[in-house]
Amino acid sequence: MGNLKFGRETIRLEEAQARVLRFVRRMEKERVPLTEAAGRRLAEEIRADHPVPHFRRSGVDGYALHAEDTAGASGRTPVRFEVTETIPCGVMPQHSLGRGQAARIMTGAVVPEGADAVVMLEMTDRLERDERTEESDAAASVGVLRAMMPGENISPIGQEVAEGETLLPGGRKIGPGEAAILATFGYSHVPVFKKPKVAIFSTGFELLPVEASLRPGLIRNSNSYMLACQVTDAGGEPTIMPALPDDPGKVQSALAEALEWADVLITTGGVSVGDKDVLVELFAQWDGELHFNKIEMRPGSPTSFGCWQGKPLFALSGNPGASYVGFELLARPYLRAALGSSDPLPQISSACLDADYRKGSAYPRYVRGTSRVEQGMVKVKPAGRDQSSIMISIKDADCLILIPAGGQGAQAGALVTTISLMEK
Ligand SMILES: Nc1nc2c(c(=O)[nH]1)N[C@H]1C(S)=C(S)[C@@H](COP(=O)(O)OP(=O)(O)OC[C@H]3O[C@@H](n4cnc5c(N)ncnc54)[C@H](O)[C@@H]3O)O[C@H]1N2
Ligand code: MOO
Repeated sequence: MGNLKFGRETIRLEEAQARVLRFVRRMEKERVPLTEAAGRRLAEEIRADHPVPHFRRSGVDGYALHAEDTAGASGRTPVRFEVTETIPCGVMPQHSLGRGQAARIMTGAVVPEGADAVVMLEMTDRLERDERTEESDAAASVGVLRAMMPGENISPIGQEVAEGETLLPGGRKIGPGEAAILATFGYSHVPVFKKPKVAIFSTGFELLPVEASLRPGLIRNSNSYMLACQVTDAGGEPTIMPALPDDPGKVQSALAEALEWADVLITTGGVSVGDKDVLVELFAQWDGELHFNKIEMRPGSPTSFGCWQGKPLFALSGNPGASYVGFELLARPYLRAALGSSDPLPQISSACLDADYRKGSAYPRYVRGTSRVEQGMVKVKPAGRDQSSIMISIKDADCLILIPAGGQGAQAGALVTTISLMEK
């Protein structure tokens, strides 16, 4: 890979993403209680082993009856039915209906044999009469005030889901709709991919622990906490590791130790051309494979990626903006793919740029953006100051705005490509 510090091979972001995805190791499966499955990704396809509903289900509170028997019914000429029974939810009907008979039925209850429609309570004279007890209903009659069509207010077997249908693909993230499906089909425990364990290392003599008081020239380590949030959001299990020392030998042994339990290593800082850029020094002496160390992008051009003992190492830039963007564009797709996603790259769309972006660049820029919808059009503008070293605007970003390479930047009103930062 040539001189590791200078003269690096610069590749396009798309090529870098393709190289990362080539080395994805799919996580193993585990079963977790459904109550703990939110946000996890399914390790198996889910198929319907029964239809939904699995019985003919009433859609309203009313009377089940034979539609043909209601011919000519109206407010002025009600048709009277003998009431056979009351069918609550969860209870099988006792009788099948004969002609001229109706059964009082609740929403969600089993429609009895012989019935092919349910008339709403409001379309009967039942409401107009004195309240009766359920027991007396059995001996009662009801007047129907409207003619019914066969099938009205009945959900047939399999209306919602046919038996054998594929409901959810493997890799699908479990949200409320997926949890409802899993519960419907009896998954008290759900097959999911194990969370990738991600060890997060910072580098740099200037870094203080969060709890330390500020001292001249020193700053608190914010990248590790930012990245831990990103890892959690992407479905991983982050561990913030002690800061790496300046000595490449010690860095190598700290990372090697983490490889024993971690699935993914992430470091921040130390990838540029400074005298103390320890990751660069590590790459010169380790027995892993470096797959790239320079990308045509800003921020994060020195972002590096390699594999060591088959496990990935993302060496992100130390600048907070570069670290954030590097994770989103490279490490998050890796984690998604390891968790079974068939579509791990971020979602691309387009929007109207709402403010001039006057800074040209030799490389495409991925600018932290804030979007809003105005008169049906998505508009985006930079979330704030956008230098790589700026941390404060990361909180306002909901997308990255792609400003193509060139001397001009982009003008307000231009159609720009945006990259979603939402976990899908
Ligand atoms: N002569 C050159 N200098 C630089 C170049 C270059 O090409 N030639 N590239 C610049 C670019 S672009 C970037 S990005 C940075 C990348 O530097 P490193 O990845 O080696 O990161 P550091 O030098 O260690 O730190 C950069 C910056 O970020 C702060 N930092 C680091 N870690 C943390 C952390 N955990 N939490 C908060 N802030 C952190 C650090 O204090 C520095 O200010 O290099 C440019 N220079
Ligand atoms: O490429 Mo540096 O990462 O601009 O910020």
